[in-house]
Amino acid sequence: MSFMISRLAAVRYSARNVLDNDFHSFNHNLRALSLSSDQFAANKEQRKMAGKLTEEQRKNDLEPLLKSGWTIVNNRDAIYKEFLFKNFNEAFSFMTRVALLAEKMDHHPEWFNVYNKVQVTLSSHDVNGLSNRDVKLANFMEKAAIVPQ
Ligand SMILES: C[C@H](O)[C@H](O)[C@H]1CNC2=NC(N)=NC(=O)C2=N1
Repeated sequence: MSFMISRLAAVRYSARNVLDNDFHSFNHNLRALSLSSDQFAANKEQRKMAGKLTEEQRKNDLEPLLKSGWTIVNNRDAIYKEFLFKNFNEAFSFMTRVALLAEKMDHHPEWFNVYNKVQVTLSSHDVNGLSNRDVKLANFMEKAAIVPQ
C-alpha cells in the first residue's frame, strides 16, 4: 500500500512538473516509474558503456553522413547540418517526425528553427561526444527531410 502511495505521489509530482512546463523531468519520472530502479540504473549505465564512436565506427558510419552535408563541429565532438525546406509547415513537419523518434530513443537533438530553416547539432551529452545514437538520429533525419511533392 505504501508503495502504491509513493507511486501516486511520484505521478502527482510528475504532473506538477508538466504544469510547470518541465517535460524533460516528467519523462524522466515516467521512465523511472515504468522501470525498477535497478533497471533504470542499468539502462543509464548501458547508454554510457555504448560510449563514444570508435575510430572504425567513425570511418564506416560517420563518413557517409559527412558526404550528405553533415560537418564536424569546431572544438566539439558533435555533428551539424542545416536543413532547408519550402516553408515553415515542411520544416515543422520534419521536426515533428524527428521529435517522435528522439523521444522514443530518449536522445534529443540541439536544434534551431526559423521559418523554413532547421539547424541541427547532434551529440551525446552523457558521453560528451558522438555515439551510435547520433548516427541513428542523423540517418533518420536524412530520410525524414525528404518531402514527397
Ligand atoms: C535522463 C535522460 O535519459 C537523459 O537526460 C537523456 C535525454 N536526452 C539526451 N539527449 C542527448 N543528445 N544526449 C543525452 O545524453 C541525453 N540524455
